[in-house]
Amino acid sequence: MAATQPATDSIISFRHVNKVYANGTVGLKDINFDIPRGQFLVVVGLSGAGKSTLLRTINRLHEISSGEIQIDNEAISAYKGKALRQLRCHIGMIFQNFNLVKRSSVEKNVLSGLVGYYPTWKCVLGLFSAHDHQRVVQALDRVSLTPKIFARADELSGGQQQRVAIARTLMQDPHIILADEPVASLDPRTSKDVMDTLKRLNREDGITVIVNLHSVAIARQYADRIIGLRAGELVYDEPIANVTEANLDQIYN
Ligand SMILES: Nc1ncnc2c1ncn2[C@@H]1O[C@H](COP(=O)(O)OP(=O)(O)OP(=O)(O)O)[C@@H](O)[C@H]1O
Repeated sequence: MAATQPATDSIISFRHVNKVYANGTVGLKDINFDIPRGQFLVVVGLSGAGKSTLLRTINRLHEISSGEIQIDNEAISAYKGKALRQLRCHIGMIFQNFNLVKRSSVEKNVLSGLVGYYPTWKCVLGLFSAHDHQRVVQALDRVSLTPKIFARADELSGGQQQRVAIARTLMQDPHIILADEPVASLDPRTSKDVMDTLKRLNREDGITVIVNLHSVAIARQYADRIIGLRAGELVYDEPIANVTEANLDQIYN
């Protein structure tokens, strides 16, 4: 494994991070690494290796047991109230099952990305400004779905629904996008649309993207860097230029 030097412009840093679930299962074991701003990082590993756990510690959906996670050089473990809300506002999250309100329109689903910015009652009553509606159009344009703005979410294909989920995160003005198996339930062609969209946002907007993937082939196609987990441990960390079939095997053996 290549030694990972502390990057000067790290957006995320893990320092001796451990996560033990309440039932004693070890989710993460002494994880140390830095993610430079603007990197497209792919996390691979067998089922149960700790990929979802790792991703969810970054926006504090899971609390760590010990160690420290820093975002923009600030430890996030003690964040509460407003600080935690602000942290989450700028971290978009994409899920395998899209997490859309299926019976709502694409527009309403995308507007819901503003939930962290507005009081809940305003969102429930749908009190969005003309500017917000304009931002929805722009976000849908970024994912090539503008013509679908008034469609019901469940009328769209899986790949299109995932792109709506990405547009929803764009409303958050994210610095980081976490994507947990974003293409696991999609066919190869629509997987490509979704991965291309994430890559474009990474390249054009400088958003740091961290994607959990089962498919090593897709990982190799899109990643700037691949890290591998096995039983909660970081067992592989290479820039894409160093990744070979043979050395990737070490994650799975
Ligand atoms: N809430 C929980 N309580 C107890 N153990 C958990 C919990 N969530 C996950 N685990 C366990 O932690 C370990 C890591 O799980 P995690 O979901 O992070 O793995 P993963 O690599 O994302 O797997 P998959 O690819 O199947 O999603 C597994 O042993 C899992 O069973």
